[in-house]
Amino acid sequence: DPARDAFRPGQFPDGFFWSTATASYQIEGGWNASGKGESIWDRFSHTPGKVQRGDTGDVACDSYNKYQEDVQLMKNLGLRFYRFSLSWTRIFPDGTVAGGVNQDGVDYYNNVINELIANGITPMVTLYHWDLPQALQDRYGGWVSGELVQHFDDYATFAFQTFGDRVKYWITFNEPWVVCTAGYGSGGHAPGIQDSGNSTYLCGHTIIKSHASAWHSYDQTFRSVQGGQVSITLSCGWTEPFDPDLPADVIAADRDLQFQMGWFAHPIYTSQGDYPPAMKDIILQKSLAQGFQESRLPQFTAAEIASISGTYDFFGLNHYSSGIVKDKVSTGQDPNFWTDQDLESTVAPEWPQAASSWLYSVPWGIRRLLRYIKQNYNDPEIYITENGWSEEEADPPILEDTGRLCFYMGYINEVLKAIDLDGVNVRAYTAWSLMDNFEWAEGYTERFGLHSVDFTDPNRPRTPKQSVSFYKDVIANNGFPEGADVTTMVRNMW
Ligand SMILES: O=S(=O)(O)CCCN1CCN(CCO[C@@H]2O[C@H](CO)[C@@H](O)[C@H](O)[C@H]2O)CC1
Repeated sequence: DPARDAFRPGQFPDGFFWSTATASYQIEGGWNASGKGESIWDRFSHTPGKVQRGDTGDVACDSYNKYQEDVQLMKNLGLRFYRFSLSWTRIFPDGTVAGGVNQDGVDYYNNVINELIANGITPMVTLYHWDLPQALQDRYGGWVSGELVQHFDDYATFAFQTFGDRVKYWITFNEPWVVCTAGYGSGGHAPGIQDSGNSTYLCGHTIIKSHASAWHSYDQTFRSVQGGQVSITLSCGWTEPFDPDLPADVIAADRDLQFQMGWFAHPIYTSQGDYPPAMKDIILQKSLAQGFQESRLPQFTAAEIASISGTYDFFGLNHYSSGIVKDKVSTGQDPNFWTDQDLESTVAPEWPQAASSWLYSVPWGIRRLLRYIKQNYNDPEIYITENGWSEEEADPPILEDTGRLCFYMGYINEVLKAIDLDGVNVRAYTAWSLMDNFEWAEGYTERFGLHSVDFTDPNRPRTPKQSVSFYKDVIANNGFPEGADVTTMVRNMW
């Protein structure tokens, strides 16, 4: 639909936040520096065969030592907002308050926050971006245990207390979907548990309760004094039905969104609360058919449902790609998160694919997803907390990253349409990522950065790619004003 995809000149609302994002394990290094405890990603990346080429985050971008340089990169971009995460074990080495706090870790994050603020950049802090203390995995089995709720709340409360005078935007968890399905399902992410369909759901159950507990702690103890906001960041790809005239496919497409996003959004962002009905129904049906006495999806009590509903101040969204879904009944006898969904996913042949196998450029998907969130989750303020593109590692590195430039041009323009044409309340856009970093099980073989990082050089030099000047223009113009040369650029490219 050419009209749908047409480039639309225009500016974003005043005060719109332009941002970039990173995460502790992916950029910091200093994996065992000055008292930091071991995380499950330290353990996982040190385990042979888990990460491509045996890459680790031991040094990564060395932001533990080079955070001032990072801030200068943001300043050169004209950024006023930056999202990063705290390493739980750099603050509490064994994950518990009783185990003692590591003052060096507290000092490091105070330095980062102060450096940002001194340069006019507002920090957004993620408490959990996948690097669980290994001690909590060893002692309790990690997120499958409800014991972690209190430990997470203690950690969050300490962070609010220590940094909350300067940090006003908090994310409790980054992408619980990935934590549960990859960490405790496929085993493709730390801690590498392969128990799809059981531990996957137990993990989500604990994370939702932990999020709510931390939100209530902030709401009761800190909000009146600090005046900040606390929420969660959910990942979701947009989904189209394979045959839009086939009800079963249309229902399957929504079921896909429930298993991706509704799993966490329905309990937190709807007044009804609890897991989405479509998820509860099908997992119960599958569980009984497999001989279980009850559903493999844990149940919240009525009190928990009420306590979890409404635990948000905004909607944090990570969006990258889209998919096409067909209804497909699975009769698998083994508990499995994927066969629980009775669907199969595919993509359109014309969609450009990034270096990351799961990532395709489908700009109009973000507009439809934003509209869906507005309609289904109480029209929240939406902070896009990640959106980005990857190219493969190369020698010499790819600096003319036209793929990224096209991706950002298309997606940012669709966000503008969602705001201007669909009335979606989007407050921020965040490019993932400020610089190339440790891309989890793919190590450094996939590059998401606006800046290239040379991981063979001990100084980890950062070099701007072509898309830096593009993103800098978008920020300076607060969008795409009519006649800006970026419009010409796009017309030529598109
Ligand atoms: O097949 S397994 O189950 O064994 C592992 C599947 C893992 N994928 C990894 C990429 N992730 C995209 C969102 O991941 C996000 O986007 C960025 C780019 O990936 C990451 O760098 C960020 O840290 C993360 O927030 C979706 C899940």
